[in-house]
Amino acid sequence: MSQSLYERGFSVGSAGNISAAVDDVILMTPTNSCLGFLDPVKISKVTRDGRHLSGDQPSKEIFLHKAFYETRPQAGAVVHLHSTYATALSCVTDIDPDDCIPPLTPYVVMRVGQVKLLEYVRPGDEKAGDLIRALGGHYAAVLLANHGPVVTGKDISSAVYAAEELEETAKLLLMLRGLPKRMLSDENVVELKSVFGAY
Ligand SMILES: O=C(CO)COP(=O)(O)O
Ligand SMILES: [Zn+2]
Repeated sequence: MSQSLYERGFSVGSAGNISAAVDDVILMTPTNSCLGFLDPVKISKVTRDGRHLSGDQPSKEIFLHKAFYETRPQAGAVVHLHSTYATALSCVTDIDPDDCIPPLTPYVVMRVGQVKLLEYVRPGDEKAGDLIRALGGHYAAVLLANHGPVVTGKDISSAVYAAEELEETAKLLLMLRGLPKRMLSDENVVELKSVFGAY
């Protein structure tokens, strides 16, 4: 799946990272690796408290991933990208930090849920973990200001699908900027959550 993300331009160069929590360990893409060319023997294995067990050194965003697993027991995977439109939106100043990807279409509600904008911190800063923990597990996805999206899911495919949905919605929101538009109503969102479950 990471190769497909790379081939379709959702990540470039060595940007982005992916992890999966399996029993008591986290499997994670190594730091400075390209999502298009991962080598299974180099995948990093760390304990849930971040101790490196085997493989190459884990992504510098380990604090971010670890904090999501700590606060969202339902999360089995975390995907962080620098995908263009979500990253563009993360640089816009007049978005609602508590709901920065508003409910434009049913699928963004069903797959992603409400998205929080987190203040800018340097890539790899341990503080990103504190910011995620402060959310108390209430958000499945965040936008890192001036950086990009981080999305969780019950497994890798759910997290990847959600990251793709977030990216496409960010694209639509930017396309529609300045145009009068209709969002889904609170009732529409409640109905979607009751039929398809909350994220
Ligand atoms: O996207 C990145 C940092 O935010 C990439 O970092 P890593 O190469 O350490 O995973
Ligand atoms: Zn990044």
